[in-house]
Amino acid sequence: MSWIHAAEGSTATPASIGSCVSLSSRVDVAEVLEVVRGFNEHPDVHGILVQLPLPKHLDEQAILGAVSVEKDVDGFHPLNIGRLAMKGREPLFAPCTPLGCIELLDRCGVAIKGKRAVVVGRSNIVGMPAAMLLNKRDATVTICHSATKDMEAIVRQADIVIAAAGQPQLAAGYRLVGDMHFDECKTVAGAITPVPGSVGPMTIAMLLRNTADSSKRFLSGKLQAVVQPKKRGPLGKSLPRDEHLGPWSVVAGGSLVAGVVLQRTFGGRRQ
Ligand SMILES: Nc1nc(=O)c2c([nH]1)NC[C@@H]1CN(c3ccc(C(=O)N[C@@H](CCC(=O)O)C(=O)O)cc3)C=[N+]21
Repeated sequence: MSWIHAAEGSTATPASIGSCVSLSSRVDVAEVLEVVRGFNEHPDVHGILVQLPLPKHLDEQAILGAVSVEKDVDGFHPLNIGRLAMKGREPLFAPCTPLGCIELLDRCGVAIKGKRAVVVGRSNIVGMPAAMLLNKRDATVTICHSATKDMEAIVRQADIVIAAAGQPQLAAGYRLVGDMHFDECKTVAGAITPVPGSVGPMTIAMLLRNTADSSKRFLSGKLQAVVQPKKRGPLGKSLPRDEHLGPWSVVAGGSLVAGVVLQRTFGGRRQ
């Protein structure tokens, strides 16, 4: 069972909260964009997640950028990431795994403000947004990666470490980092999360929270529908089409609480 099926199963009424669309790994980008567009425009859909990684031939940037900002429950749309990075701006959604890490810190009573936080890894889905979230919470953040020199010394100074290297060996040999060295880490850490049973399930919980928040926003009417003009105005005519923000409009309203998951399967058929 993949994690996304766990996410589906963790809802009280799975049928009403989410549906999973599996596409063949051989689909072309146009077909994926068409499916995304359908969900963008569907008034009963309030959350869309494109499961990563995508097959290599698909343009991840184009596909993630095509998800409606207002339904981007993964927080991967460049506008949401951009707002996460900027002072005085708030994204509509932040990525779920970093949110789960912050939630764990909060619920365990670990203060973040003013603390030295080290994030190991700078992936778009965990490391980078985790660093941005910690920064928003007023931690002093250092990002370590494959070219970092003397990572051990940096990690030793940290009050909070988020290990998201992707490659376990990057953290090998260091104390405090990496779920791989749980037994070693727990002797020096004040608190540490185990695998399985912590960040993973919290990722799913945050996905559901983002989706619920999105629904509330849609159903309360707080969201301003971003309507794309059907005809291109004077400015539109002078710009290439790609310069328009968000290729598809969002239709606000609807009554169902719904999230949608796009998933790739190898050799699978569109359902
Ligand atoms: N657009 C997108 N967003 C994601 O958030 C995303 C994704 N794509 N692609 C795949 C990764 C992976 N991921 C997991 C989430 C929860 C568990 C989880 O709950 N794991 C359990 C069980 C682990 C086990 O099976 O032993 C645990 O950690 O306790 C795992 C993996 C989300 N991802």
